[in-house]
Amino acid sequence: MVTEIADSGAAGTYFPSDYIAGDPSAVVTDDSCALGDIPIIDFSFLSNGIPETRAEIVRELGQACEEWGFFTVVNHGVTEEMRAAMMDAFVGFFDLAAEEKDEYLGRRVMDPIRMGTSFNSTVEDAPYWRHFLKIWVHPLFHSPTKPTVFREVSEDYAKHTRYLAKELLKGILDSLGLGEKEMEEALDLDSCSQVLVGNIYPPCPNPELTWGIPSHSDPGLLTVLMQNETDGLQVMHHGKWVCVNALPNSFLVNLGDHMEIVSNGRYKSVLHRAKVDNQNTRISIVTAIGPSLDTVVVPAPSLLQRGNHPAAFRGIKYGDFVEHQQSSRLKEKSVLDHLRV
Ligand SMILES: O=C(O)CCC(=O)C(=O)O
Ligand SMILES: [Fe+2]
Repeated sequence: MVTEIADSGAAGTYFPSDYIAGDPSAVVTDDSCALGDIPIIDFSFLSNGIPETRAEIVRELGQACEEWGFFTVVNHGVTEEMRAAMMDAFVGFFDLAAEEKDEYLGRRVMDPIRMGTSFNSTVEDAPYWRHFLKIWVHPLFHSPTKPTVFREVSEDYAKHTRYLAKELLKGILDSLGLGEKEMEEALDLDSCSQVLVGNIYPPCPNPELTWGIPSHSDPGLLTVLMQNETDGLQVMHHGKWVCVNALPNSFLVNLGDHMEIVSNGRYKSVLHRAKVDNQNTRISIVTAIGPSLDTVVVPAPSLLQRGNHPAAFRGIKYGDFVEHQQSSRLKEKSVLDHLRV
């Protein structure tokens, strides 16, 4: 069972039972997190081919991106069965005996399959309460060999969530007034990169002393998240942390740093973090879409021309951005901040 992870150190590293946060910013000092009125996007209206309803959803998407950088997606077309199968496959992986999965432990940050504890334990004073398995699934598809169902399930799940994310991205770029040609030139979505991450946050005896994952933004364009029944995600909204209670069978979507770059700062990546629970194991499955690793994303030229705005960001190869983010301590928007002009 995954709940045994805290005791067994099943992902390869033991958590200290007398956990003391080595990073003072890890301590949960402000837990007064309100429940937010998070925008809800009905995906079926974006993809049903009726221009009027699509235009309405594009407007709603634009508003959600401008106001929150975060929204819930319902009627997304990914079946309950597929979601459950993906959840089971990750749990099956974490439940493997150490010798069946430890080959993925402690690999280099850009390796196609990497398992670990915390975020990047080589640069942290104290671990965050999280085990993860991170897999690059597009343009090249990778999968652990065990459990045997993992390959088929993850290929299917990656394909469906990639379609969902790309359609949402097109809607979002549409809301900025970018035409299809400019979108293609800017982001080359056919060769987009996609990672699939399974996060397991075992019950923590002192949830006030650490985070599952601390405040950060994601590097890519768009992140699509599903979770088990245990909430814990918080997002920053107008300077305050908001607790996210996920609707059943929904996806939670957040904008990443490269959306902030391509939109020249109009749609900001959202800071988020995950709390741990002292009773329940939380599982989240994240799939993040970015440009291809060779692409250098810059603010869209038509946005600069239209508003006569100077570019707010320099470009950098996406692969270099991700490598830098994964090799550093996870701290808010520190990597994106380097690119501000
Ligand atoms: O588990 C969560 O809710 C958030 C995970 C996350 O932010 C990430 O993997 O980047
Ligand atoms: Fe994240």
